[in-house]
Amino acid sequence: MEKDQTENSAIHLTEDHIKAILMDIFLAGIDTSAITMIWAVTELARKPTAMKKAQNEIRSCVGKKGKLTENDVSQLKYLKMIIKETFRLHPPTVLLLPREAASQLKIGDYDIYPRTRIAVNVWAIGRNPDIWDNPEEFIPERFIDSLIDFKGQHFELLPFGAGRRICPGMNMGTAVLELALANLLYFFDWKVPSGMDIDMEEEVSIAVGKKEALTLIPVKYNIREDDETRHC
Ligand code: HEM
Repeated sequence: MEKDQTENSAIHLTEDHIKAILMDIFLAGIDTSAITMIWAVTELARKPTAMKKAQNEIRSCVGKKGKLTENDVSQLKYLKMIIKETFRLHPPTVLLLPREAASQLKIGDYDIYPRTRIAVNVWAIGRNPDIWDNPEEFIPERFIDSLIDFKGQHFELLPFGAGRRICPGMNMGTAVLELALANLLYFFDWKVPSGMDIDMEEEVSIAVGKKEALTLIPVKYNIREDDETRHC
C-alpha cells in the first residue's frame, strides 16, 4: 500500500491509516467469521440430516475433482441457506454498532429524544416468533422459497447491519465462510463423540461466540469411483 503511493495519488495513506485498516480486518473481520463458522458446524452436528444434505449437495457438485473452488460454491444453494439460518440464530454482533438519534422520533410507543443511544437487537429479531415459525429451531429449508437475504434490505435478518454503516466486509466475510464451510463438509464427515451433548451456551462479548469449545471427530471422506462431477 505504501509503495503504491505517489505524489498524485487521489488518497494519501499514512502509516497510521494502513495500521488502522489492518486492525479493522483483524478485529472486525476474523472473529466474526470464525464465530459464525463454529455456530454453523455446531448446528449441523446437532442436525445430521441437514449436514448430510449439505454434504450430498457439495460432493455431487465437486465429484471426482477433489477440489472446491469459489465457482462451485456459488452454485451451492443449500449451503447458502445454512449460512442464512446460522446468521438468523447466531448473528455474531448481536446489538450491531450503537446508533445515536439525530432528532426526536417515535419508535412504537417510545419517544426517543435527540442524542439517545440506540442498540438494535438483531439476535432477538432473528428469534421473534411473530416473524419466524419455530424460531428456536435450525431449519435452513425455511429459506427455500423466501426472498429474505442478509444484505441490509430485509430487516428480519440483519447480521451485517443496514444503512450507511453496514459492514463493509460483508462480501469478503460471506465468501470466506462459504468456501471454508464447504471445504470442511466436503472433505470430512463430522461425528459427535459418543456420550457427549453439544452445549449451546453463548459467551457474551463484543462478538457472541460459543462458550464451550466444539469437539467433533473428523472422518476423512474418500472420493468414490462412482462419484461423478456434475455441473451443479
Ligand atoms: C461473518 C462475518 C461478519 C459479520 C457477521 C460482520 C458484522 C458486522 C456488523 C453487524 C457490523 C456493524 C454494522 C451496523 O452497525 O450496521 C460490522 C461493521 C464492520 N465490519 Fe463487519 N462483519 C463480518 C465480517 C467483516 C470483515 C471480513 C471485515 C473486514 C475485512 C469487516 C469489517 C467491518 C468494519 C470495518 C466495520 C465498521 C464499519 C463502520 O463503522 O462504518 N467485517 N460488521
